[in-house]
Amino acid sequence: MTTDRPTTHPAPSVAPDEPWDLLVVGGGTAGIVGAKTAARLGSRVLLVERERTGGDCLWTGCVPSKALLAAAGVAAGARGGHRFGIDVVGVSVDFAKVMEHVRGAIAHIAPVDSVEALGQASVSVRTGTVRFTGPDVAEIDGTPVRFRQALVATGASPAVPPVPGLDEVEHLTSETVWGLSELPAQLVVLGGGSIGCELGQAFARLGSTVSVVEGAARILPREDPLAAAAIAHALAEDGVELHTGYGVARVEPTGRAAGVLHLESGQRVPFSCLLVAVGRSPRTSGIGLAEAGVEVDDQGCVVVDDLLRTTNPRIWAAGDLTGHPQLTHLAGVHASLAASNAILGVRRRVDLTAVPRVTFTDPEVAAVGVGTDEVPTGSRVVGWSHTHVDRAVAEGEPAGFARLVVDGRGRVLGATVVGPRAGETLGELTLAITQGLTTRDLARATHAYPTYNDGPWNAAISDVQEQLRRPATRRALGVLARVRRWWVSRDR
Ligand SMILES: Cc1cc2nc3c(=O)[nH]c(=O)nc-3n(C[C@H](O)[C@H](O)[C@H](O)COP(=O)(O)OP(=O)(O)OC[C@H]3O[C@@H](n4cnc5c(N)ncnc54)[C@H](O)[C@@H]3O)c2cc1C
Ligand SMILES: NC(=O)c1ccc[n+]([C@@H]2O[C@H](COP(=O)([O-])OP(=O)(O)OC[C@H]3O[C@@H](n4cnc5c(N)ncnc54)[C@H](O)[C@@H]3O)[C@@H](O)[C@H]2O)c1
Repeated sequence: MTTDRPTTHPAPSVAPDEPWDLLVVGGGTAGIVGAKTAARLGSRVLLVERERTGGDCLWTGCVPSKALLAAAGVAAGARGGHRFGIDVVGVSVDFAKVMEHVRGAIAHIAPVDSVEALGQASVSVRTGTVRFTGPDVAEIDGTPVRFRQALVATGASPAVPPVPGLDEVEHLTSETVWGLSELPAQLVVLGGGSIGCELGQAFARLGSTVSVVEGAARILPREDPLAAAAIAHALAEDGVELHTGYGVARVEPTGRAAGVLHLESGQRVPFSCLLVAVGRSPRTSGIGLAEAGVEVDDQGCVVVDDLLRTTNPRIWAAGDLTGHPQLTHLAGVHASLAASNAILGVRRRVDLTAVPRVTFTDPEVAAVGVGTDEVPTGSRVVGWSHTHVDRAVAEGEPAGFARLVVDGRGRVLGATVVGPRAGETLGELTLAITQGLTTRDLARATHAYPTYNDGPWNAAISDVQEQLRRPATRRALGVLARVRRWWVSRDR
C-alpha cells in the first residue's frame, strides 16, 4: 500500500488529443506513488492498471501476510501462556474467521490506493493492459495512447522453478494462497526466504504441520547468520521442520494438490499442500519493451541508470521490475524519485546504502546497510544480547540481539536487530546511517527505559566504552583526572 494521504489537485486543462505528460503502467505501490507525485507537480497523468489498483502489497503481499501473522501470533501467545503461569485451555483456530480478519485488513486499507483516491489527486485512471508499440506510443487493450514520458511499474510475479513434476501438482504461490478456505493439513513451503519463513511460521501457529525446504545451506541466506539461526530456532519451536542445503530433484504427485518432494539428498517430504516461494520474477515480457527501446537484463529486470531512466530516455521504471530490492517502501521512494526526475528534469539519484528490510517472523529480523558478513577492513561489529535488555527479559523474549557494523571513525554502517518489533527499532539505525552518525551520537541520546531500543543503545555505549579503554585515550583521561584532582585539592 502507499502512504500518501488523499489530497486534491486541479487537473491541467489541455486539448483532448494531447499526449499525456506521464503514462504510468501499473497501479501498485510504484505506479500509485509515481502518478500522484507527477500530478502534484502539475502534470497530466494517466495511470493504467490491468486488474485492481493497490498492487501486490495490498492484495497478496505485505498486508495479508502481516494480518495472517498477527492472527497466528495470538494463537501462539495463547498456547505459550503457561510460561507466565497463564494456562489457556483448548486453543482452537477458526480458519474462516482468520481469513475474514485478513480480508478486513485489506478492505480497511484499500481506499487509500483506490481509483477514487487517485482521482482526488488528479490522476486519470483506466483499466486495461498496456503494451508499448513505439518509443512514445502504447496501446491500452488495442487502443493507442501517446505519451511525452512514461513510468513502467508492472511489478513482479512469483517465480516457479523448473522442477520435474511440479507442473503436475496444483501448487500455491503468494498470489493464490489467500484463496484457501481450509487450513492445509500438511503444508510444505519451497523456499526459506522472507515469504517461506513468514508464511511457514504463520501456518504452523494456526495448526498446519509445516516443512520448509530451502536449497541454500540455511534459511534467510541473505541475513546475518546469527539472525538466520535465531529464526531457525523459533520455527523449530513452532514445530516447523526445516530441510536446508539440498534442492528438489522431483515432485511426485499423489493427488490433485498432494504429493512428495524428493530432495537431492534422497529425503522424501510429503505434502497435502505445496506453497512455492522461491523468489519473484519481473513482469517485463509481453508489454512491448523491445518496441519501446527499453532493455532488460538476463534476469528480465528493466535496466535503469541511477536516475531510474531506462534505455529509452522518455521511459522511467520503478519497483519490483527493476533489479533493486523488492520492497514496498523502496518501490514508493523510487517511484517518487523517478517521477520528479521525469517531470522536473532534476537529477535525484538512487541511494541504496541504507535500505531497511524486515522479515516479520516472531522474532522479527530487521537489517539495514552493510551486513555483518561484509564488514570492510578497519571496521568492527559491536553487539548487545537481549539477555541484557530488561524489556526483553521482562517479556520473556531474551533470544534477540542488536549488531552494528561500525567504521574506524565510529560511524554506523549497518545494523541487524532480532527481536519483537525489531522493525521499529531499525528506524533510528537507518537514520543514523543516512546521517553519518557515530556510536557516540547514539550513546549520547537518552533512550526511554525499558524499551527494545536499549539493544542498539547499549551496543553503541559499549563501543564508546571500548574506545575509551584504548591505551592512548586512557593515558589522556588519566592526565585529565590527575589535573582535576590537583585543582580541587589546591585550597586545602
Ligand atoms: C507475500 C508477500 C509479502 C510481502 N511483504 C512485504 C513486506 O512486509 N514489506 C515490504 O516492503 N514488501 C513486501 N513484499 C513485497 C511488496 O509486495 C512489493 O515489493 C511491492 O508490492 C512492489 O510494488 P510494485 O508497484 O513494484 O509492483 P506491484 O505491486 O506488483 O504492482 C504492479 C501492478 O502492475 C499491474 N500490471 C502488470 N502488468 C501490467 C500491464 N501490462 N498493464 C497494466 N497494468 C499492469 C499489476 O496488475 C499490478 O497491479 C511482499 C511480497 C509478497 C509476495
Ligand atoms: N517482510 C518483507 O519485507 C517481505 C516479505 C515477503 C516477501 N518480500 C519480498 O518478496 C521477495 C520474494 O520473496 P521470496 O521469499 O519468494 O524470495 P526470497 O528471495 O526472499 O527467498 C527465496 C528463497 O528460496 C530459495 N530457493 C530458490 N530456489 C529454490 C529451490 N528450487 N528449492 C529450494 N529453495 C530455493 C532461495 O535460496 C531463497 O532463500 C523477497 O525477496 C522480498 O523482496 C518481502
